[in-house]
Amino acid sequence: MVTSSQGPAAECVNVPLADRSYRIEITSDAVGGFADSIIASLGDVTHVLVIADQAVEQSWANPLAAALESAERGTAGAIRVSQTSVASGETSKSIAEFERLLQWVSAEGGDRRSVIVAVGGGVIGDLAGYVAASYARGIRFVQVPTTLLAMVDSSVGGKTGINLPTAKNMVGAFWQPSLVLVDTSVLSTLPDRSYLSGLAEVIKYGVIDDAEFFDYLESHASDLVARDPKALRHAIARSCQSKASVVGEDERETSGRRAILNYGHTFAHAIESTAGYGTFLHGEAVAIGMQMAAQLAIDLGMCDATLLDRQTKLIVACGLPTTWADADPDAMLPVMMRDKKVAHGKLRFILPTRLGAVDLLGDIDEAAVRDAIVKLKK
Ligand SMILES: NC(=O)c1ccc[n+]([C@@H]2O[C@H](COP(=O)([O-])OP(=O)(O)OC[C@H]3O[C@@H](n4cnc5c(N)ncnc54)[C@H](O)[C@@H]3O)[C@@H](O)[C@H]2O)c1
Ligand SMILES: O=C(O)C(=O)C[C@@H](O)[C@H](O)[C@H](O)COP(=O)(O)O
Ligand SMILES: [Zn+2]
Repeated sequence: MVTSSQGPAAECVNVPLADRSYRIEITSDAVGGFADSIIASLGDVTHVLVIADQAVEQSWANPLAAALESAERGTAGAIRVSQTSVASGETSKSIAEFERLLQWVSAEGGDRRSVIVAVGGGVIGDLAGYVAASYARGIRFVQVPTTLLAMVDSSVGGKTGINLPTAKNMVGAFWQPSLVLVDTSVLSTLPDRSYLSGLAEVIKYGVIDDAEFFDYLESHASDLVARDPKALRHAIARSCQSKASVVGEDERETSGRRAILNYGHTFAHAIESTAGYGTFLHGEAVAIGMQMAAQLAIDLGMCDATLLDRQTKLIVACGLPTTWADADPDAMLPVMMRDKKVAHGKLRFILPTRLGAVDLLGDIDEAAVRDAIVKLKK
């Protein structure tokens, strides 16, 4: 069961995974206090390895590293802090960068008690998380998400990994963080395009799981675009609750329940890969991918056209793309065949039946998939 609580300092969402359960702490002015949260949760820590996106190194990673280094812990002693930065952007989710980081952890004397702290967006969380999953067969890590997308999605749930040139997230591991520390004030430095991209995954939760939340998003889209703190905290907490609940039911996507989080992603990953990593931000590709998936659902008679209409209006209101003029089914389909949901050589899709509910569908006619792509090629 997902529990949520609100204290003076932080709203907490629990990710319920038996002995791998952890807390998501959501605050608005606590980066300075993150060192205390890390020490309180991982009391025996003596060595922290901070892996930061270069764009947030000075603003957010350095102060956190300094606070950890200077923490007064009495007999527990000082914490040794190692720190490195990673070039911004999707192309850093590569085998080369993964290897560099492993060598760096080793050179810094990392051992099984060392803790990796990932400071950045989804790229850093996925990459650093996979380093944590792999080094010494797995060491602890903490997620400090600095993009909206990472706060509502990628920092939670333990999917870590890197890309192959032809397939997104094709190499990786399920490895849960020990703690997720969200401070919405770090979004003050996030450029608009990256910020809006995170709203795509927020909309996703409304479509797949929470029709009431979808209604809320429709009536608060302009507040969210304007980064209104109240709307933002609500959207982050609600998204984290949805994700925590789904992950708690199906941690490793074995029962099919977790696959709902992949709504729009079979198309989105093919868009990202065929356009060239970094051309579209992940959330932008997800926005277009959700449009293609909703179109496919309508064409298959699974849902009403009003769903696509409402989804389109909300995506537009959030400043995100709904179509892709260069969409090419001939290029996208071979990439889609490498989607991790493919079973026995057949594509499977998460398709909406109504707002707030989706089904996992296999054995879909390829012509219908091509049609849906072409209909969104505008
Ligand atoms: N593991 C999961 O469950 C999961 C879920 C969703 C997405 N993802 C992955 O997440 C990645 C996308 O994450 P993203 O959208 O956070 O992109 P990102 O990590 O590339 O960050 C977007 C941009 O914002 C910059 N940035 C980050 N924080 C900043 C800040 N506070 N101030 C200024 N600049 C900042 C980065 O340098 C980058 O240029 C994709 O690789 C996607 O596949 C993973
Ligand atoms: O957490 C999940 O499960 C998701 O599917 C969340 C997605 O938003 C995310 O983009 C994820 O990385 C996609 O995973 P993949 O298994 O399709 O590579
Ligand atoms: Zn995603």
